[in-house]
Amino acid sequence: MDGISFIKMHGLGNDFVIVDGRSSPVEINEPLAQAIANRRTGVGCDQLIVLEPSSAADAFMRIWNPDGSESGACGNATRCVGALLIAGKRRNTVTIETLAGVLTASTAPDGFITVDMGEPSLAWEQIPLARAMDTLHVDYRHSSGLQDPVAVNMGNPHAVFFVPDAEAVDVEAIGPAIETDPLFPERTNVSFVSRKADGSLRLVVWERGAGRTLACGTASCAAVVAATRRGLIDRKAAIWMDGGRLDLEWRADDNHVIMTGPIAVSFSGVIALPPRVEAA
Ligand SMILES: N[C@H](CCC[C@H](N)C(=O)O)C(=O)O
Repeated sequence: MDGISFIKMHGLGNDFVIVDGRSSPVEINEPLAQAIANRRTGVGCDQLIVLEPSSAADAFMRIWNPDGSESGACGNATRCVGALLIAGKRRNTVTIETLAGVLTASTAPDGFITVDMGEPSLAWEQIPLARAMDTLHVDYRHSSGLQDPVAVNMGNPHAVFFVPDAEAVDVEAIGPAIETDPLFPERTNVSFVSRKADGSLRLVVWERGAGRTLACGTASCAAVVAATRRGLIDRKAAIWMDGGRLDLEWRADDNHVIMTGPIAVSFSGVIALPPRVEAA
């Protein structure tokens, strides 16, 4: 039986099927990505991650959403892949190339992994938005009354709404309309953020091409950038999501966003491929 070997990992419940195609290429297309990510008939995951050879880093990481679309960035998966490469290369720091550039992952205390997610992109055409506007106050209002998000690109587009209580937002009802609004030509990930009494941030996320997830690394990066730009925090914050906490810093000296948090291995296996049926 032909099959594709994989390892299942997650970062705070944001889960991934990871396939290592560095030594022998693994051909993935949109329908196969959808099939693998399907939680009823496939292995099930928030993103399918395929490692490929890279001339610029220890590996190239290709990111597929369950709807078959590709993403330029995936923070929690970058931590998981970083842990795999660190173990495999017996180094404390590794590099991972993505569509959005080369990222660095390194070991942190308590078995956590730190990823340098690079610089945010803040200009309207970098998000991208459909027309010129100030990304600190995006000209958008949902029928629910939610409005005035901050737009940030971390290798993928994010719309960050600041609300009184992130846990009170009906994410499933509101997320899809914002994700697919024509203002976002490449669609967008959607975050709802509120400040907690201790100064940390509570984040609930509706992911582009994936829906509500337990955690989202790039959304956490976008939240710390957006909250700093709005004067709500001063570049550093703990971000609490449904699946747990990430520690974020938008460094002033080099403008890079640094994310630290846990990773976990769930299981490994083989994805069976349908038998080749030759037409009679
Ligand atoms: N879960 C990922 C984000 C996936 C982003 C993807 N939904 C898209 O941009 O299309 C993370 O930890 O950053």
